[in-house]
Parts: sequence; structure tokens; C-alpha cells
Amino acid sequence: MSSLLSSMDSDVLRSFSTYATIVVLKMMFMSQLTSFFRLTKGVFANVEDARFVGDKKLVRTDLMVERVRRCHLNDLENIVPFVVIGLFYSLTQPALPTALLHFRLFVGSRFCHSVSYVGALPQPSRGLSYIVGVLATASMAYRTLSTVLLL
Ligand SMILES: N[C@@H](CCC(=O)N[C@@H](CS)C(=O)NCC(=O)O)C(=O)O
Repeated sequence: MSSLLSSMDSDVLRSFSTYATIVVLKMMFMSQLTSFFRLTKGVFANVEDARFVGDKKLVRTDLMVERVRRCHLNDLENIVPFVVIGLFYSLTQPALPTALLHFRLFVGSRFCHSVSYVGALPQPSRGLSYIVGVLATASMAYRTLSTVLLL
């Protein structure tokens, strides 16, 4: 534990931990948003859930619930790689301003992606947000591989 805490002395690791936690919390919030739309729209995935509120016919799909679920899935596809690659990247001792730029671009892009997806904003708002996040992660992967490559 003490060696973990001493490695957290690195400003890059501390800022990575901060941004990774923020973006993972954002991703976790998508579950709460799904539940919110399920309850307010009376749309349930399972018979036992619908029975609990007294109507079996409430097992159905809804455009908004499915939209939030797709947004959550897209978060999983992008945020999990960011957390893994970002940790390895942080261990390559990049310059703090460069690392901050990557973390901020990624986290900002994921918030923009969620707002444009859930808000059904016209494209290319969602597509651009997605691309910025992918490029930030790809750039960190490039730096990591070019620093530590050992095959
Ligand atoms: N799994 C994604 C891969 C490509 C992707 O992530 N595209 C972004 C920008 S268009 C997106 O928001 N896709 C919608 C989604 O994943 O539901 C898909 O099926 O679209």
C-alpha cells in the first residue's frame, strides 16, 4: 500500500486517477439514467420487474431506453480501453501538460458524446466526439508502445 501511495506522488498518475474516476463515474451514471427512463416510462426488461409494479404488459422496449443503453455500451467500448491504456501511458513518465491534454480531451469528448447521444443532437456532433476520444486513446497507446515495446 505504501509503495502504491508513493507511486501516486507522480502528478501524471494523480491526474490520470482523477480523470479516470470522473469518466468511470459518468459511465456508471448511465445505469441510473436507464433506470430513470424505465421507471418513468413503465418499460421493463423482465417479467418479474413488470409484475413488481403490477403489470406484465410493461415488458417491452422503448426508443429512449434503448438509446441510453446504446450510449452506455459505447462508453464501455471506449472508457475501458482508456482506463487500461491510460494507466500504462501514465507509467511511461510523459510530460504533465501533454498527459493532461490527453486526459482532458478524452474525458471532455465522452461527456460531449453522451450529451449528443442522449439528446439526439444532429450528426456529426456524436461522431466527432467519438473520434476525439479514440484519437486521444490511440495517441496514448502509440506513446506507450514506442516507449516500452518488448516483443
Ligand atoms: N460499436 C459502435 C462502433 C462505432 C462507434 O462507436 N461509433 C460512434 C460514433 S458514430 C457511435 O456513437 N456509435 C453509436 C453506438 O455505438 O451506438 C457502433 O456500432 O456504432
